Amino acid sequence: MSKVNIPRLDLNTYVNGTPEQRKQFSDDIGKAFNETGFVTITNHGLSKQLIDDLYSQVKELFALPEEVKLSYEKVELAGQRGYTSKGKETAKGFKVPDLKEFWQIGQTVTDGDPVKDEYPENLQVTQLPRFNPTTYEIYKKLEAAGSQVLKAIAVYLDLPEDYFDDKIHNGNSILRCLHYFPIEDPDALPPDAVRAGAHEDINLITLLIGASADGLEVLTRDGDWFAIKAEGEDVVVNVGDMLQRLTNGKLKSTTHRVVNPPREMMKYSRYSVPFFLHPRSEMDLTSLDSTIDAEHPKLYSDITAGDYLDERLREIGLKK
Ligand SMILES: O=C(O)CCC(=O)C(=O)O
Ligand SMILES: [Fe+2]
Repeated sequence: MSKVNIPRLDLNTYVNGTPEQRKQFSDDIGKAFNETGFVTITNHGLSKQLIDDLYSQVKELFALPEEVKLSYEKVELAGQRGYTSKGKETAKGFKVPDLKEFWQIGQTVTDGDPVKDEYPENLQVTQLPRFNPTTYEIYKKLEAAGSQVLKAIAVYLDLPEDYFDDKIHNGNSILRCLHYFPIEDPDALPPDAVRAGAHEDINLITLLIGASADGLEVLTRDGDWFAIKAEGEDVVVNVGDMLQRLTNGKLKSTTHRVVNPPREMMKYSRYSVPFFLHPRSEMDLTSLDSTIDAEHPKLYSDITAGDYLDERLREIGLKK
């Protein structure tokens, strides 16, 4: 098995640490993002109670009758808010859709920022009065943790620590509640149907709350699949394509997937909740000059975050 560097880092050593501890955190996360593109973090500000409440709400949501869930699926929202039913999202380059259904929650703008007009309203789950307040709290806490991670990354890149702050303020981030549904008859599945086909995330960074079951794997540089195990309440953080573009490939948006469990486990659900941290749509993703030189020629065309997101949503079948 190839060696992969997925360190477990304590976010509090960055947020409240000594200058040496903060430097160490920046170095560690930068190095891991440069190699494997994944870390796990502790002390991220989400309590076990809040995470338990989240999962109980998410389970209740997907247990609602099919017709109730479908009433929250709005084609014009391209899956960006509310419900996306089974068979809708297909990983780029795959023919068979992923074995999942999901619910997405977007930004809530409360400070009069005109960017509010760019974002569709979140849908309220009227059947579950705790769903919206709980997921809102999770959204805000993951956004805050993500902004600290990006400060540490800015330092690693020799940028001002607050480089990302205005770019992610009221950003177009998405909290995705995922249900990999039970499969009663695995024989009836198309041979290449998987829970989540190999893909890279679109956004700057992703923060994933420990899933209810195994299955997440990353593709190592040697071409092997390596299982990611998050302990307890650990949050998995990985680089997305936007941060990879900005850094001309210095930080790696690593391919990952969610594999099907062994046959006898196919009848059980798996739940997970990734937070895709996006900037505002006007952010310029042009690679930083400091990341381009004779040894590292420019890899990507210049594009804004908004145009890039649009392009990617079309590729995965969510936007027509
Ligand atoms: O369910 C997981 O563990 C990962 C999901 C994922 O990679 C995604 O939705 O982009
Ligand atoms: Fe992903």
